[in-house]
Amino acid sequence: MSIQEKINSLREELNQHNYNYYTLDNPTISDFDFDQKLKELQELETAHPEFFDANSPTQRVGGAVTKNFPTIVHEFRMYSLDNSYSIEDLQDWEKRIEKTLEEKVEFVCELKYDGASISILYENGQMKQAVTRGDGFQGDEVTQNIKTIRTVPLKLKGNYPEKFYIRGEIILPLKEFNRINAEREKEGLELYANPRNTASGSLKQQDSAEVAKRNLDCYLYTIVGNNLPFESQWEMLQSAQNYGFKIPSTAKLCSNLDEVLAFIEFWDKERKLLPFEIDGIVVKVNSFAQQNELGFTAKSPRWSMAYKFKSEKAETELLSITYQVGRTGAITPVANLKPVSLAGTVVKRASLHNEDIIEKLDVRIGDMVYVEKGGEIIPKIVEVNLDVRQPDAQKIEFIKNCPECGTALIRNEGEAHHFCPNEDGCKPQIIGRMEHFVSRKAMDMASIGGETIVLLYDNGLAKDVADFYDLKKEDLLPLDRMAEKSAQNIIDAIEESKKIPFEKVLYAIGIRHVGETVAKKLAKKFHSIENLQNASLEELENVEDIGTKIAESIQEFFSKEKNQILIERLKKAGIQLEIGEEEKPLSDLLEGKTFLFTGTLTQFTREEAQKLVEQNGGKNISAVSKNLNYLIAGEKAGSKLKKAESIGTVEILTEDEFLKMIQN
Ligand SMILES: NC(=O)c1ccc[n+]([C@@H]2O[C@H](COP(=O)([O-])OP(=O)(O)OC[C@H]3O[C@@H](n4cnc5c(N)ncnc54)[C@H](O)[C@@H]3O)[C@@H](O)[C@H]2O)c1
Ligand SMILES: [Zn+2]
Repeated sequence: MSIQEKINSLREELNQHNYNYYTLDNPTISDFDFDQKLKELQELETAHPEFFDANSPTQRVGGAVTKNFPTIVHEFRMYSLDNSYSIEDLQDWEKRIEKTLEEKVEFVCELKYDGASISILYENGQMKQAVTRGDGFQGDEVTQNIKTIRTVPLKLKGNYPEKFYIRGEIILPLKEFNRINAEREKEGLELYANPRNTASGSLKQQDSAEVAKRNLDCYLYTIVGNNLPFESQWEMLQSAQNYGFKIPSTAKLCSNLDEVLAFIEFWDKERKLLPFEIDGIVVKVNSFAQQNELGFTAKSPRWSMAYKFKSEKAETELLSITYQVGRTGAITPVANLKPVSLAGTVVKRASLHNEDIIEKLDVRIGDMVYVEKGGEIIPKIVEVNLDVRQPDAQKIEFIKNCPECGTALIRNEGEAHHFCPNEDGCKPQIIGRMEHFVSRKAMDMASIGGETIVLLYDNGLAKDVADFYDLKKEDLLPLDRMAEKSAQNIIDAIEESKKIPFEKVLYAIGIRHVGETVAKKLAKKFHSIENLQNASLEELENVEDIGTKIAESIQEFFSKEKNQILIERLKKAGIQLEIGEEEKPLSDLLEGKTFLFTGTLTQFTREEAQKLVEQNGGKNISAVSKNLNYLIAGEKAGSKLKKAESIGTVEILTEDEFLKMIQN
């Protein structure tokens, strides 16, 4: 894999995890693993600035807005936090700060409450509006839901500022979490994974009466606004308390890093006694003057660092292994464990990922194993306790045939997973493809859930994605538990999906290795499914970020007759199989050229300018380097202009000169 492919594949993977975590509230890997991957990506991007992308998960807060609530743009952006799992990282961070500031620094340490971020607007002492963090720039307005939380004051006391936003974390106390799960167990419902995801999911409920039953709580930690009367984090916390906010008394003002470390050590033990979960400690530079000097990166403040606790481990017995078949036919072994309590939840299963991992762990049926959990629904086995291994413990023989359809499994060279090759006859694969097709980032048919798909399949109504478009309401009504209204919703969703733009359709049809980003790039380059179908391997590989593996996979997809038939049927159904008129490019005058805008622009906004570059075939990059062809310098251009001049190969243009390039 080339560096570029590696970067892209990490971006793609992390985007998917962000979606699972923030939108579905259903993470599939641990926070620790997520953070490791993010770090790996960050290092690759730093070493290869030419592959910079403003949409990379290293540059953006991972959340998203939903369609269920009004979208509100944050007046002040909501950032994420940099995190570290080691004291050394924290020490390095402190050194960097002291070097920049060249003066003594005080810190405020707070618990890192593990829940969902919220921003609450107060005007003239009245609670006005509550908005989730969303993607950091805009979030969901959930005011009614937040009003159900008793510790969020509706009216303030004391001498509060006229207008400000207070930010904090919505959490679900452990007691409530366990109570809710006990009730769900009684009703035979699936249990919630952890308090964080449950808190976040609760906020997204439409019915605030339901939210009220959850007994959420809220801990607040910062105030933002214009002309605020505090000079430090510590002073702000004290004032917020005086206005009537619930500010935990656990925060501590530390005069040096040693005191910070002592605080961390104390809470690493003590946290197990807290009535709610925390996942670390947040360390903040106390002085606002110093905070201002340090500023922000693309994603987080430089003046704060989250120290995250390593996840907890528990020991239990491995009872058996089951094998699951995914949408692509990939087989995942899952360990069934003797139930054990871990970090507030009961663990019964753990993912074993693939055969190599099983071999590496040398795990056997009947072994005592250590499981670890860090925010994921399926914890993982990290080690076997060899001291207590029974002499008769059986080695695990990876299955040779698909557990669902019996077909012999294959394993391609260089790949970790076994696959069931029976694409068209293996039920979980067929269902999985349909589930992918209707998912939010694909054709977005929210009214068709997994259960409906199984129902349609079992009744012979849909066995591939094109079959959706032949469905009639009369077909649906006789189905089990299908009310008139649900049937209509399904038909409406199918009809609506015909408006979904080409790039999403391309993602939805599920070509192997074609994720969201790749689909976008393909749509932009080839404009229609026909062009894509006819593209040569070379043309495909010429597209930015597309390597041989992806190119071959695309060709393989279109070479299959059944896929050609599928595409024809989708075309007949009226699906968007080409880009819209307004997206079509204006020219290729800037093909192969890179651009960067700096200073104050007067003829257009930065976004308009960047759009013009793209519409004419050029590319925007964000940093001045040897890879930059043109720097368009507006008024008061500063350091970027200087750097471009010093490189010598960058052509420097005025706005007018740039416009001339594309006027023809
Ligand atoms: N497992 C996965 O698939 C997956 C996917 C995406 C993200 N994640 C996890 O989420 C984290 C990144 O998410 P994030 O951007 O929400 O960052 P974060 O949760 O690491 O930190 C930022 C957030 O911490 C919260 N916070 C709690 N107490 C605070 C305090 N006292 N002061 C300030 N903020 C406080 C705020 O809501 C803030 O937005 C990663 O560390 C990662 O482990 C996991
Ligand atoms: Zn199979």
